[in-house]
Amino acid sequence: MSYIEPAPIKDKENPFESMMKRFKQASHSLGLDDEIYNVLKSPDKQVIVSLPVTMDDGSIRVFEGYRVIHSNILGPTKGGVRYDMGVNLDEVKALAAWMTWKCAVVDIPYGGAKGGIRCNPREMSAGEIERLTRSYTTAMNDIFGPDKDIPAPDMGTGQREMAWMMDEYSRNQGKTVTGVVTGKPLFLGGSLGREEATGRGVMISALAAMERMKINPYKATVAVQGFGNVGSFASLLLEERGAMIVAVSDISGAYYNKNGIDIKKAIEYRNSNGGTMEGFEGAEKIGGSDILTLDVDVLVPAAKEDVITTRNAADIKAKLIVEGANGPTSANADQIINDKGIVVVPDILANAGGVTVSYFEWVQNRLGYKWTRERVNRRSDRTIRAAFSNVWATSEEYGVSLRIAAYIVAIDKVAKAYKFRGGF
Ligand SMILES: NC(=O)C1=CN([C@@H]2O[C@H](COP(=O)(O)OP(=O)(O)OC[C@H]3O[C@@H](n4cnc5c(N)ncnc54)[C@H](O)[C@@H]3O)[C@@H](O)[C@H]2O)C=CC1
Ligand SMILES: O=C(O)CCC(=O)C(=O)O
Repeated sequence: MSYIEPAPIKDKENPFESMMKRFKQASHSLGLDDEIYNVLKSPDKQVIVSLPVTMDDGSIRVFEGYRVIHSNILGPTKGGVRYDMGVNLDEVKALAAWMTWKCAVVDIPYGGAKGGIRCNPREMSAGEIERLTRSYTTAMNDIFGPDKDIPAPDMGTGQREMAWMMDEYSRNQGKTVTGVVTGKPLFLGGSLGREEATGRGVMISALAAMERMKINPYKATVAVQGFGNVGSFASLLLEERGAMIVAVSDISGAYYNKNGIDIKKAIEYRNSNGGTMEGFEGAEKIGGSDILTLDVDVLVPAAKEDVITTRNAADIKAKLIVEGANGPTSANADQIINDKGIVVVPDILANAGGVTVSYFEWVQNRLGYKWTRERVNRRSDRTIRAAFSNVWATSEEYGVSLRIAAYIVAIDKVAKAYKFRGGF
C-alpha cells in the first residue's frame, strides 16, 4: 500500500492568497460590510477524502481527494474537478472561490465549488483512472447532487471522467441522474458546444477587448500557453477570426513560428501523439516559459496558476492578456502589469464560457431536451459579451483594473443576494 504525499504548499505564490488580495481590494472599493466580508472570505465546507485504489499491478495506492464548497448563496454550487500532482487544499479553496465570483460575473444561478485529486493521470492506465474516479464520486455522494453541487471537467479531466462520475453517482442513487455532472459526452446528456465553450469564451472576450483597444484581430499576433482543452480551442477560434497564433506551448515546451502556426495541424499532431506537442515540426522549439515574454499583441495563459509573477511580469511585451487559465497571474504581479499599461481580461470573465455552457447543459438535462449548437453558441457569446461590457463599465466607474472591476461586480451580486435571503 502506498500513500501519495501531500503536495508542498508554495509559500511565495499561493493562489488562495492571490484570490484574497483581490477580494479584499474589491471589497474595499465597494465599501462591503464587515459581516458579509467575513461570510465570503472562508469557504462553507472543505472535504478531504482518502481514496484507496487497486492499481493494475495488484498493489493498493491511497490518493487524496478534495472538494471545497465556497458559497451556495446564488444557487447550487458548480465547479470542475482537477487531476494533477500539484493539487492541494489552498489551491482548491482559491479555485472554489473563483467559481463563486465567475458564476456571479456571468449572471448564472450557481454558487462556487471546486474539487481535485492529487494524482498524475499521464502515468495511470484508463482502468486505474476509472477506479479512482468512481471511488472519489462515491466518497462525495453526500456532497454532489443536481440541486446541491455539480462537478465538471478541469485540468486533467474531460468527458470520459464526467461519464464515469455520472454513472457512479447514478448507481449510488439507483436511477440515472444526468444533471449531476456537466461536460459529459454528447450521447450521455452532454451539450453541443461544451467541449469548445471555454476556448470560445476566451476568443469572444479577447475580441471584445481588442475592439475597445483598437487592435485589428487580422493584424494581431497571439501566444497561447497550454494546449489542452482551453488553449487549443482558444487558438483555433482566434485563428478563425483572423489572428495569427505565433506560439503555443504545453508541458513538453513551447513552439514558435513567426509566420504563424497552423492550429488545425497542431491539434491533429497533438491528438495523434499521445496528447503532447513534443516533436512538432511546424514551429521552432523554444524554452517553455519564454512563451510568456514573446513580442506579441495578445498573450493567452491557458495552462495553470501563478505563471505570471513578479519574476517575469516586467518582461511581458503583450498589450493584452486574456486569462484562459484560472489564476495565471499572481496578485503580486498585478501592479507591475497595470503600471505597464497592459490590459488584462481576468480569468473569472475570460474563461467563464465553460461554466456558462455547463449551465446550459444542466438546463437541457432538466428539461430532457437538446439545444442546437447555434443556440448554445449564440447564448453563450451573448452572455460573455454582456459580462464584458458590464465589467468594462464598472472599471471606468470605479477607476480600477478589469480584474478588480470583475470582483466588484461579483461580490456586489453575492452580497445583495445574501442580504435579501435574510442572512444577517
Ligand atoms: N476545461 C474547462 O472547461 C476550464 C478550464 N479552466 C482552466 O484552464 C486551465 C487549463 O485547463 P484545461 O485546458 O481544461 O486543462 P487540460 O488538462 O486540457 O490542458 C492543460 C494544458 O496545459 C499544459 N501545461 C500544464 N502545465 C504546463 C506548464 N507548466 N507549462 C505549459 N503548459 C503546461 C498541459 O500540457 C496541457 O496542454 C486550468 O487553469 C483550468 O482551471 C477554466 C475554465 C474552464
Ligand atoms: O463547467 C463548469 O461547471 C466549471 C468549469 C470550471 O471548473 C471553471 O470554470 O474553472
